[in-house]
Amino acid sequence: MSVLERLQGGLVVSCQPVDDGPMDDPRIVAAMAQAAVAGGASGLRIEGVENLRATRPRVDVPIIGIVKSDLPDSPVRITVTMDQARDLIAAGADIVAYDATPRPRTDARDDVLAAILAGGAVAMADCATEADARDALAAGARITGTTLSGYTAETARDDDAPDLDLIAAFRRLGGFVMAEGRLNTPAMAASAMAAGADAVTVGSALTRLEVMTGWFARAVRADR
Ligand SMILES: CC(=O)N[C@H](C=O)[C@@H](O)[C@H](O)[C@H](O)COP(=O)(O)O
Repeated sequence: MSVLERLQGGLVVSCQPVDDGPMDDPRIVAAMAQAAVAGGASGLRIEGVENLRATRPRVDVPIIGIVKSDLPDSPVRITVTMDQARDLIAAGADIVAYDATPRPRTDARDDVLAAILAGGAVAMADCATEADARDALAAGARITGTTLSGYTAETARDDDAPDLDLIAAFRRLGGFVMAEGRLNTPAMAASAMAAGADAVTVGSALTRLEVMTGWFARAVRADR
């Protein structure tokens, strides 16, 4: 079965602990990944080459690899260089996700995509808009993700609702549609599938303990 067939209709768990928090350790990321697979995850999204190296030998499911950078003059963070893409593939990523918005960064967006394809991995375009997805599919990406909707100047929003309309728009474009971003409950994940997603990625609600705890702590305090 191909990587996309293995992800079709399934859940991808993004194992990204809070940066520099107590869970931010490759052994813990690998353990989270194993636990996610034990719970039924069809795939994983892993940030960072060290985390990927720790996780890859422990699981058999497809892994989407990313590297997040903090560039001095750009808000673009997700797999911004060709070298990062090559390192992720060398560490065992089946799929590499990259920032597919047109925002300026060090290496050109399509050069990063070309490095992913040259390395034999599937390219996942982390998009903010329908135009991003259309460009990415034309350039050779096979997965379009709604990952960056709500996180660019053009798409910034006040609420924390998922972008179901963008999922539906991606469905109409074709390609493999990954719903990702603020899908914080099982009901929302199901809504994403109903809107046309091929698979759903969930991160914060499953693997950022500080974030989840904050939701509950605020709810409890608000009730008093
Ligand atoms: C915008 C951005 O940088 N998104 C990142 C991409 O890898 C992660 O911080 C998210 O956790 C991931 O997309 C999953 O989304 P959510 O945590 O909402 O389930």
